[in-house]
This record gives sequence, C-alpha cells and structure tokens, in this order.
Amino acid sequence: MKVAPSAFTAILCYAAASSNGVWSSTAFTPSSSSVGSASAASRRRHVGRVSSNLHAVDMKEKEDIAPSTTSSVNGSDETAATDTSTTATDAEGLPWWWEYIWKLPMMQPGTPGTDCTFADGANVLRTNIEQIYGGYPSRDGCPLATGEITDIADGTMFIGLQRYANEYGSPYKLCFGPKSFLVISDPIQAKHILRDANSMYDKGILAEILKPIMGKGLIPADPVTWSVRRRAIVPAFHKAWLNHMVGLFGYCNQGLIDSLYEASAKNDAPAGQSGGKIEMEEKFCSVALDIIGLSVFNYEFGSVTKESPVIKAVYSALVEAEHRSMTPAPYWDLPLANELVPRLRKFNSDLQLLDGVLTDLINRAKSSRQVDDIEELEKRDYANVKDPSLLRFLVDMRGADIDNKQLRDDLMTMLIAGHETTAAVLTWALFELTKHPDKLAKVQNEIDTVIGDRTPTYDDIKSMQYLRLVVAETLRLYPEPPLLIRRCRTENVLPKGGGREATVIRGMDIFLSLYNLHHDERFWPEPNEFIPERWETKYVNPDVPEWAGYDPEKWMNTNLYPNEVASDFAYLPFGGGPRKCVGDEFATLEATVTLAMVLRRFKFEFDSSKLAESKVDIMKHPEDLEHPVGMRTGATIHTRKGLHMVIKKREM
Ligand code: HEM
Repeated sequence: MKVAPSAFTAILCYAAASSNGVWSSTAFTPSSSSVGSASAASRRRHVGRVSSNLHAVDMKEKEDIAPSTTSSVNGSDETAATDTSTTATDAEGLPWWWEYIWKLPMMQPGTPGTDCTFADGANVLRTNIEQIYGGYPSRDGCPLATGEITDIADGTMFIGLQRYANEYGSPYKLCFGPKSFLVISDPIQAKHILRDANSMYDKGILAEILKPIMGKGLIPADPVTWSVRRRAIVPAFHKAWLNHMVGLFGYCNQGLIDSLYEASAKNDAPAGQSGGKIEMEEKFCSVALDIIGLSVFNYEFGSVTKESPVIKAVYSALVEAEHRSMTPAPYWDLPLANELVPRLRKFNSDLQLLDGVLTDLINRAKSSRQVDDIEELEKRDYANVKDPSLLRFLVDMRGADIDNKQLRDDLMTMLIAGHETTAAVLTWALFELTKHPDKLAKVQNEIDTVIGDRTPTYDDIKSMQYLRLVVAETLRLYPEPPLLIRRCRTENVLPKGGGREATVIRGMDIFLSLYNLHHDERFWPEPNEFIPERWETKYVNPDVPEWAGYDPEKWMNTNLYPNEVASDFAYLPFGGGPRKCVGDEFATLEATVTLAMVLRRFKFEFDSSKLAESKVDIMKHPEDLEHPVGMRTGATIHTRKGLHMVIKKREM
C-alpha cells in the first residue's frame, strides 16, 4: 500500500508553481506580467537593490552573503554598483500611499501569545514587498534566495533547500507568490526555536492543513489543548509499556516474516538474479500500520496480509491532506461543496468510516473503564493485561479528559504520525545496508550472536548497539520529516549561531530544515556517507564555537539512541524541546526489532530490472547516482517508485 506524500511539500510545490518559473525574484508576480507596470528589467533592478541593501546590513555583521544573491538574480552586476548607497528612506518602487494602506490592518489588536491573525500575515507580506520591490533594507535581516522553480518543485524540495543553504547560510528567505518562509539550517537557531523560545512559535500552516483530519490532536492542537493533552499522553509511553511493546513488535512482525518467506520461495527474480521479487517500502508501511493499530488502540489492521476498507480509509486521509495543501482556494469550506464534489464525498465517507471504527473502540474502552492513578497504571503487569493499548491507558487515567472527540483526535494523530515515519526509517535502513555489504555483515553478525532465532527482547536491543546505531544513522541521513514547520507568534531575535542574527517577525512562517542540519559537514564529517560508527566518537568543530559538538557520553549511559542533547541540536530526528516527538523511543525500538527479525532471516539485492525506471534525470539529480531508487518528499522521504528488491532466504 503506497502512502501519500504530505502536506507541506505540496504547499511549496503549488505555491512555487504559481510563481511562474522563478521564485523570489518574481515573488509577487502571478504571471509573466510584472508588478504594476514595472518591466522585467526594472523588477530585476529592484531585486538587485534589495540584495545590496542586504549586503549593507550584513556588512555590519561582518558577513558576506549578499553578492551571490545579486548575481544569481540578475545574472549581472549592473545594479549592485548603483544600489549600495540605498537606505530605508530611498524606497522608490512603491507609491506614497503604500505606508498608509498597511497601517489599517495593523490597527487590529494583536495580543502576543495568541494565534496569528490576518493582520500578521499582511505585515509579513508587506515586509517582503518592501524588501523586493520597494528598496527598503530587509527588516528581518534575511537574504532572499532566488533560483529556478525546478530546484524545489520536482519532488526533492529538501535538496533544493539544501543547495540554497549552502549559498545563503542560515536563515534565508524564500518567497512563493504571497507566501514566504525563513529557512533555518543552524543548530543554535534550531535550539532557540524549538526549546528556548518555543512558546513564541506555533505549528502555523501545518496545523491549518492537519486540523480537519487530526482535530485537536497534539500536532495541530492550540497551545492550551496541547499542554493538557501532552501531560496526559506522555505518561502513557512509560517504561513498562515500552518494554511490553517490544514483544508486540515481534508478534506483528511475524506476519511480515511469513509474507517474506512466501516471496523468497517464488523465485521470480529478473534475469541474472535469483530469488523472489518484492517491494519492501510497501511491506514496511504495512507492518508499521499493524503495529500502530494494535499498540495505540488495540485494533488489528492485519495490513501485511490483506487490504480492507479501513486501511484504505487511513490512506485516503493522508491523500486528502496532500490535495488540500495543493489547492489554492479552500473549496471544501464552500456551502454544499461537501455534498456536491465527488472527491470530497469520498473523503468524507472514508473519514466517517475511520471515525466509526475509532469511536467504537473508544466506547468499548470506556465501557470497561477501571480508573487508576498514573503511578498505579504505570506499574501494571502487562504480561497479564488483555488490552495494553495507549487508548486503555488514556481512558483509565484518573481525571482523564475522556471526551470522545478529543480521544478520537489523539488516536488519529498518533496513527498518522506514527506509522509512515517508522516505515520510512526501515526502508532507508535496508537500502543503505544493501549498498554497504560490510556494514550489513556486521549487523547480521551482531543479531546472530545476540538473539539468534528468538524474538528480540528489550535487553537484546540493549545488547545490539551497532544495529541501534544503524537506525540512528539512517535517521540522520533521512530525517522523517525532512522539515519542521513553525509560525512566529511573537517577534523575537534569532541568535547568530553558525549563521546570521535575524529578527523573526510575528506571522512569519519557518521551515526548520532537519535535512540541512543532518547533512552539514560542519557538524557531521563526510555528511553524505552512511557511517553508523560515527556515533561512537566525540566531535567538536572549533570553526563553529557556538556549537558544543557531539558527545557520545551524553547519551550512551542513559539512553539507547543518540539524541538532540548529545549533538547540541545538530541531530533532530524527533525534533526537540517541548514539542519533541512523544513516540521517539517507541519508534526506534520498533525499527530495531523489525530490522533484527528481517535481516536475520533474509538476504536482499536491488532488483536490477527496476533501478533504471526509478531514476530521474541524473544531470539534474546527481545525488540519484548515490540513491539508485530515487528520493521524493512527502511527510517523510520516500523512494520514487518503491524499494524493489530481490529476496532470498538466508542460510543460518
Ligand atoms: C521514526 C519514527 C518517527 C519519527 C522520525 C518522528 C518524528 C517526529 C518529529 C520530528 C516530531 C516533531 C514535529 C515538530 O516539532 O513539528 C514528531 C512529533 C510527534 N510525533 Fe513523532 N516521529 C516518529 C514516530 C512517532 C510515533 C510512533 C508516534 C506515536 C505513536 C509519534 C507521535 C508524534 C506526536 C503525537 C507528535 C507531536 C508531539 C507534540 O507536538 O507534542 N511519532 N515526531
């Protein structure tokens, strides 16, 4: 079963597409026409002026970022020389009444700490228009990245954003049509946004898109609901439960193992290879869905072995989230749209089906409620508990909010957040190990020694450090999601870190690129190489003195996997600060158990007949030489057309 690419990439692609080929330099130009009557040449001049203003700002900071902006926009130096003297009072590109128009919405009260209003969005838009067309110096201190639309709109947007980070540093600004984003690629700035100034940011666009599906679940929840639900949900992931989950992962994997044995026995590999053909991305997606179903709400999807309307409904919810993000006008909010538009009718009936299943499970859990204090619930003997699901815990908790709608939103959020992400880690771990037979041999040797044919236990996982590092390294190379999304709620100053200081204005949208952080050679030597061993060695970089470096001692004695603290926020596979993933340990344990069970029993090779068709244009995507199955952005990083493998039983 294939999953849908998600929301936020799609937003970019849509928005970028509407900016007609080149973004930023034509940021507010909906078609080939220019703003007002300005010619293309004069438009270029304005952009050049902005660039040089930026240069002036940055000269103050003794940084050199603007020249590349200028040349890449203009393709000439014509404007740079004339514009270096431009100041805020020289703005020529905008009429005299401009200032007054923008004062009107600003008169609307904006209380710090609340969600941003239309006026805040308008203020951001104003800032950008002034920067691009008005000749004002950048109010936020961020350079505008400029380039070809194809850099980001072909499904590997995170790689496009990385190219721009190499050119412009952190943060830089992207403008698409009326929208703009600050792209952050620095660990100190990430720490500020996620941890130190966390309350000054919310989930912005992501919440807007996900709300219709996840309601008030943790990801899109408003701050008040979030803090209540977070306090209830975190204890549900307690130690005894996680310990028990390791056994449940083994149980769910049994279905996967059986289906892999079946595939390996088929012997229908392409010419020149022997074994059976199989698409592993889909298989990992199914097993991860089965695991989430059982562990979160005690529901047996059984998706490894069958298709069902409920499973289809889960994927339909994801597909709809993507579609909505690509649609310029929210037509689903129009009167009668939900009754008249066929895709909305289908989506609503799928969602209704899913809601029905969840409501039924919630009602059943509530009808057998046994209220207890959290401390007592955490001491439950899971070996003798009939229903060990998170839902059971949330319902039984004393003083719990057991409002059906809230529980439904919590479950839906965990269902969506928790299965595609883990499936992606499994996919890329298998991909990298297949590319590196020496590392695969090391992993298999460790699995053979520690668990043999047994189903892994929590203690086994503790003993398989190399396999755990494989999971960690996969999450570094393929962060799921590759970007975090925020919106600024209170104007604040972003620390310089290893980039530049900037003012983030209220209403500004942020992309925090985990992909850029994880692939930056200032923090990770040989950043594009798959080296699980790197996690055993301390690393500091005197060239980035603000960054404390990576120190294995900060996790090895207390945790099973490296984390953001040990890397001073240069490694953020689960985010950081108060909004950090609640399922981090669950997910890493799940990935480790699944890999241990699969790699112990099977050998894999890439299906040679499928590689060529998965590749995109190598001239445009040289990285695909390293990624012979291609990469594509969704909520997670997917392969382009699946991880097609040839599978054989492993002789043990
Ligand atoms: C390898 C698998 C996973 C990865 C890489 C991952 C990654 C992330 C990241 C990066 C965030 C932070 C988002 C942000 O700051 O905007 C997050 C949040 C979240 N994740 Fe995960 N996740 C994984 C598995 C899971 C699982 C298994 C569950 C639940 C069973 C889960 C539930 C959540 C929830 C509820 C949040 C929102 C937390 C909040 O806002 O308080 N995730 N995840």
